[in-house]
Amino acid sequence: MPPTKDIDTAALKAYTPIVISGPSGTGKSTILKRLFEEFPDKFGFSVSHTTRQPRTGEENGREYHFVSKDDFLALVDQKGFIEHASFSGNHYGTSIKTVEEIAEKGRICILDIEMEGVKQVANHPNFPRPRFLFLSPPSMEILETRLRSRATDKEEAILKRLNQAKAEMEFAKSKEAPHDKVVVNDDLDKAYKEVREFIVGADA
Ligand SMILES: Nc1ncnc2c1ncn2[C@@H]1O[C@H](COP(=O)(O)OP(=O)(O)OP(=O)(O)O)[C@@H](O)[C@H]1O
Repeated sequence: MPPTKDIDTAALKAYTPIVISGPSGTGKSTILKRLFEEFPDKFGFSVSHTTRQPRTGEENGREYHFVSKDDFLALVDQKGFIEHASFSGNHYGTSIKTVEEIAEKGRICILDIEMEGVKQVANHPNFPRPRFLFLSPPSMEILETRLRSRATDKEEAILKRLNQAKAEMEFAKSKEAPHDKVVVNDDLDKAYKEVREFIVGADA
């Protein structure tokens, strides 16, 4: 097995990555879109690796790095991922190289990942600790309303997301949670202001 290259800790400490998590439908994409529009040169969004097939309109390197199962597993062996998991028969992961390259360009890498990935990043043996932000819905009822009004999912998928949301919320309240900041997305402008302040500071 080829040796894993040293992690560029200097760049990652100068441009500390931000891990944003929270139940599906909480508003992560909405808030990040606004942040990237306000600061077009400051951030890089971490593009994950996946073994799933590209969907129509998806481009390799933009939505995902599309790789074969063998290549994915080889990268796992080389300890090339900060976090990885399987969902419905496909592998997904964030490679160390992807995150490093963003920091080396002088940008703050934003990782939008789910609970199991957050745990892996927080417990990674040699990856420098990122900053962790949890975006919470005001309540489970409001989350359900948002998921339904987004109208992108079928009933079964909505119920699955709500179940997963419960687990995410319980984890966020537990002692094990690594979050440095919890923002409740009740009023979008208020939540954006808090997220912005956590990420770029009050003076930006
Ligand atoms: N503060 C808010 N008040 C009302 N609606 C909101 C608020 N924030 C986001 N929404 C709406 O909630 C829905 C879900 O938001 P979004 O798609 O950004 O969630 P997400 O956390 O990125 O979900 P996923 O993880 O599934 O991508 C969207 O329709 C969005 O417009």
